[in-house]
Amino acid sequence: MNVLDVRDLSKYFDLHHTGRRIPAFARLNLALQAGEFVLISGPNGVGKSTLLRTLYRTCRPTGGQALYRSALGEIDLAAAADVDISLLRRREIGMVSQFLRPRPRVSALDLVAEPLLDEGQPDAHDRAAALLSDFGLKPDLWAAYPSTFSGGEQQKVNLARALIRPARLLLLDEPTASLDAPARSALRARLAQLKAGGTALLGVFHHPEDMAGLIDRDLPLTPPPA
Ligand SMILES: Nc1ncnc2c1ncn2[C@@H]1O[C@H](COP(=O)(O)OP(=O)(O)OP(=O)(O)O)[C@@H](O)[C@H]1O
Repeated sequence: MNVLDVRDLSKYFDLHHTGRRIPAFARLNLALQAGEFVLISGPNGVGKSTLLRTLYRTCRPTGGQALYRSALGEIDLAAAADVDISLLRRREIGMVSQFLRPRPRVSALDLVAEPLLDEGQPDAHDRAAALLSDFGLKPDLWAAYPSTFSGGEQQKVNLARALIRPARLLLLDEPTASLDAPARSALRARLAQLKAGGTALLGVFHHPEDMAGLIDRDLPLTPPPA
């Protein structure tokens, strides 16, 4: 059964100050099954990030449907109420971007453990420590505040936080940017584990060869008509 059925999904940005319409993608179709890993590819500016943001609903689509089969039933991500989207983000749909949003006076370990603490899981900190160790963040930094970390260190915290809980649908926007080789292979191992557990994955990768053997299909985007 498909986790996601995208039908004729389009996104145009209306620039009100110039009266221009910028196309991101148009009439896109995609079916994604549980445990499937689809790579979104294409040149710069073709709408890859916008597609992920539209599915995560940081962006509203201009038209079409994105039918997501949640544990609670089918919901159109293109039209769902914000409150339902928030619930899905907490429980089922994950998004990994290139940037961490550090919070003042929250340590790296607490930031990573938080999604499990919210669920009342008693081993949250142990699991957070294990994941930070897998991604190669030095233990000296676990109690420190990530706002002072390097780009690669912040990204390790970002990945650990986003991947600590299994999602049914995981959206990945260039998650390997700024990661060293050991962290890239730790990411690959974690994604393999999630895929084997049935997570559907859709992502954009700077170096898709890092994910060789895991990616099932390629979805090449082409520029839509202006
Ligand atoms: N908030 C916005 N307002 C107006 N135009 C936008 C906005 N966000 C993206 N765009 C435009 O939409 C198009 C697609 O952008 P997007 O970032 O999705 O491309 P991409 O394929 O991810 O590019 P890259 O490979 O460079 O990361 C671009 O022409 C971009 O300028």
